[in-house]
Amino acid sequence: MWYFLALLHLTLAEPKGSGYSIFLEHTPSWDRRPYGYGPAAPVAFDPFNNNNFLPQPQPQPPTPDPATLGCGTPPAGCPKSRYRSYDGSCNNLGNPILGTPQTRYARLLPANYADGVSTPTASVTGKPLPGSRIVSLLIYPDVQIEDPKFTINAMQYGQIITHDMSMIAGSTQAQPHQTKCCTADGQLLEFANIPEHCFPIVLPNDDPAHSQTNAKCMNFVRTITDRDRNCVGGSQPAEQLTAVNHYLDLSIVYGNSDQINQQVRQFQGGRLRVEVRDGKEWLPRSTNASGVCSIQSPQEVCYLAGDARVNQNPQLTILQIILMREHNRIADALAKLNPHWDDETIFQEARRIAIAEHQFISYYEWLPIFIGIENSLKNKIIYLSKHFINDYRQEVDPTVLNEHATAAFRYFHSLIAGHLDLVNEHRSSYGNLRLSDWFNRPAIVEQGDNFDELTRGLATQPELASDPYHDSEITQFLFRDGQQFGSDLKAIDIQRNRDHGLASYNEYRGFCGLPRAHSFEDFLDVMTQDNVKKLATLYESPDDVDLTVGGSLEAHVPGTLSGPTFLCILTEQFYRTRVGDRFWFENQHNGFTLAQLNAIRKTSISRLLCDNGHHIQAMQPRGFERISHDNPITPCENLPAVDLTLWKEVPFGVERPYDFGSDFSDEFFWKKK
Ligand code: HEM
Repeated sequence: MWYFLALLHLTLAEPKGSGYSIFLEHTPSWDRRPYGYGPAAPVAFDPFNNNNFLPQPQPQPPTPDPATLGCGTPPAGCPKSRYRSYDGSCNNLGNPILGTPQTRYARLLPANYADGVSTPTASVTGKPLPGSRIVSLLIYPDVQIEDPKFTINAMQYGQIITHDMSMIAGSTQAQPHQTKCCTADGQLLEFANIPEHCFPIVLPNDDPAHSQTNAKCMNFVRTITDRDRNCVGGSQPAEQLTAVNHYLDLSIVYGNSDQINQQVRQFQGGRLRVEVRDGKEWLPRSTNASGVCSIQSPQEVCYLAGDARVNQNPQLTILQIILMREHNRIADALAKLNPHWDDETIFQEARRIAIAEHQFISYYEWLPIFIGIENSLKNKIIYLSKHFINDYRQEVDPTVLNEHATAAFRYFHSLIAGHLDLVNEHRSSYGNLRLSDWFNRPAIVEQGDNFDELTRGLATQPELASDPYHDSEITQFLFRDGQQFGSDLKAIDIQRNRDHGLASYNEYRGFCGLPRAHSFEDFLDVMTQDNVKKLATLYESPDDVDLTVGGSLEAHVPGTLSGPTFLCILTEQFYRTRVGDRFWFENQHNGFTLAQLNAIRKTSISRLLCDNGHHIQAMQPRGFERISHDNPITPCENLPAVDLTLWKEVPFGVERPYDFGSDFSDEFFWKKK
């Protein structure tokens, strides 16, 4: 608890002066191959060769070792199945617990805790780092610069990808935390009364928002680690746990466990559960509405989905509903095509198609915008191919990187727009919703024609540019729940970076191929003079700069939305997420025929919105991009669609897309004795 004591006494380290003058033009040597999985790639194997799969290494029953496995629960056995488990277990047959909920994040560089074990990072001088809120106020002001090319749909799908892959353990990331680290009127608690895991954000006296209410303290609760769960002991540095499975598998729709899956399923016709109101299908209601939503009356709707964060903001809820409806749309079509299929078969086949569509949209439509087409191709994250791509490698660890989830991917919080446009079919906007009025209040999406209008808004309204500027809806009013002010997402991101003890920005520069800085001036190779000046004012040493802060100030690598250091981390993550997934949709052994796979490759975010809105008539072909003469509004029926008739089961001997031989058998890859 030393860090809290220190906080009480000297949290807001005084900004110090700086002196530098040169801006160096330098092209960083960022474009190294991904790290951390053996010999440097490009790998010497042919992803189009199906023999990559065979023979499969003989899986052995795992020998659970808490010290290396983290805290998840190893499965009792791995049944031979062509379908994924909900919790991600048995995806990796060499280590079946890999990628399951309640396991650790991975790390590219060792942790940098102040005490070497678990206390939040401090300055190399031993003093506290500058207060997170002070850094947020100075570096991330609200300057509204719209992205010239991309829509808030791109931002919003990014949050879908995030929620699919990770969630820090011990928090819902939506509702205010149950643990209170401040008094009700925003003051710091007496040391003796501070609950365990508290690491409150101390507010400066001249805080432009919170000084108005005399608040001095913002709630912040530390992430649960393997040490908290007693999975490790001694002086092993703490590693944070994630509450969801690590794979990109639509667990936000289907749940991360058998138990949640049962709650979201209809168990009829292969469908997910819905509630019908006004002739439309909505997600089912949560049975704990007052616990998970900020509802103002017991009648106000609050949804249940595979992910606990479903109600967090209206546009996120819209995409969750769209994805649920897409599953049901596919299930209905499969049921019609194959009337002899039972509920389970329809459900799992529809799920497999929906996941494939999601992986395709994420990797082939979304990722090239964020990490660049060339970069994605060069690093074998996407392929220009009409074939199967058999690049699964059991030795690649799909675990989500702490650096990715806690710093690099959060950079895109800067894209969030504080007001959501309501857009009609002619693409004129006649109003908008203020984000902070609707955090955790999803009922707004059912009002009037809001569902379609918000959906069109997703694909029409520009996102904010990826830059250091952040909308005050998330830096002054986050989760304000009817109060005058709320929390600050950027201050939280910085505090979380320290809570997780991430190594410094300078360390990752070295790791990712930029020269290590010896002075603040050395950051000028990728930052503006103004930003370097701010850093030098805030931090004692260039070795103190938090990864989440330094990375967010870098000039972008051309063709991408991030600077070189974050790009290196994001590239590494998305390589692992793909190549470490045995059920990746392009793998031949995933069970699609080539015709089916190429049908999946016709899907698009725009078609998804068209097919699952209420009366949406038209969308531009590239729905993450703004409407333009090059990307014109097009009738929905003219947008390519997945031909589901290819899933009609045909008699053996003609073509054999389905071989249920092992699916429902008692065969196991291995089973606990
Ligand atoms: C309106 C939109 C969004 C809101 C309100 C929001 C809010 C939040 C909040 C409250 C957290 C938890 C912070 C903490 O306690 O540490 C979080 C975490 C995170 N956010 Fe966002 N976010 C939004 C959009 C996005 C987008 C667009 C991305 C990326 C493309 C993103 C990436 C992340 C990541 C990677 C995490 C950490 C996930 C983990 O727990 O492992 N978020 N966000």
